[in-house]
Amino acid sequence: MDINRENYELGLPVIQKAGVAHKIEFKESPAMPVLDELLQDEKNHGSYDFIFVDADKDNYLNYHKRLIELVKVGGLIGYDNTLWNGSVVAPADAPLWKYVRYYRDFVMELNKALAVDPRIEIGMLPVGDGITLCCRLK
Ligand SMILES: C[S@@+](CC[C@H](N)C(=O)[O-])C[C@H]1O[C@@H](n2cnc3c(N)ncnc32)[C@H](O)[C@@H]1O
Repeated sequence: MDINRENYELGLPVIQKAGVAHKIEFKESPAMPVLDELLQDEKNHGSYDFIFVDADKDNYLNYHKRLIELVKVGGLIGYDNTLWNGSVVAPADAPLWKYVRYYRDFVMELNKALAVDPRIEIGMLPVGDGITLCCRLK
């Protein structure tokens, strides 16, 4: 799901070449209403093996509240950009691009919430901009 088709259409030729286009149901929409709709159907609960989030950082915690219900026990949720340009460990007064500074607090809040969430075990991959993998325990 994405609010615009641009990235999906960029990847589509590769998806088609790999012969897996039939496995993809793209939804052009803000993520939140789609997640809420999925949650309304009990059969979607605990049904996803892997969920990857790379979208609006100020909503990651809102997504987490919903995704934890949708991923299966033993399944994974991946959150991208959890190092957020390294800003999560930068001093409070470090010079940062405006958008990095704006989202930093949201990413730090997410990181803290994931670290103490008893429903998941987490691992941080320090590749790219940081990916936190959360394995649902219960
Ligand atoms: C950094 S891009 C990543 C795209 C894709 N994961 C990729 O690697 O090609 C972030 C994406 O989040 C999408 N996005 C931003 N806010 C969103 C929202 N509220 N709901 C769904 N998608 C959103 C943007 O349109 C953009 O395509």
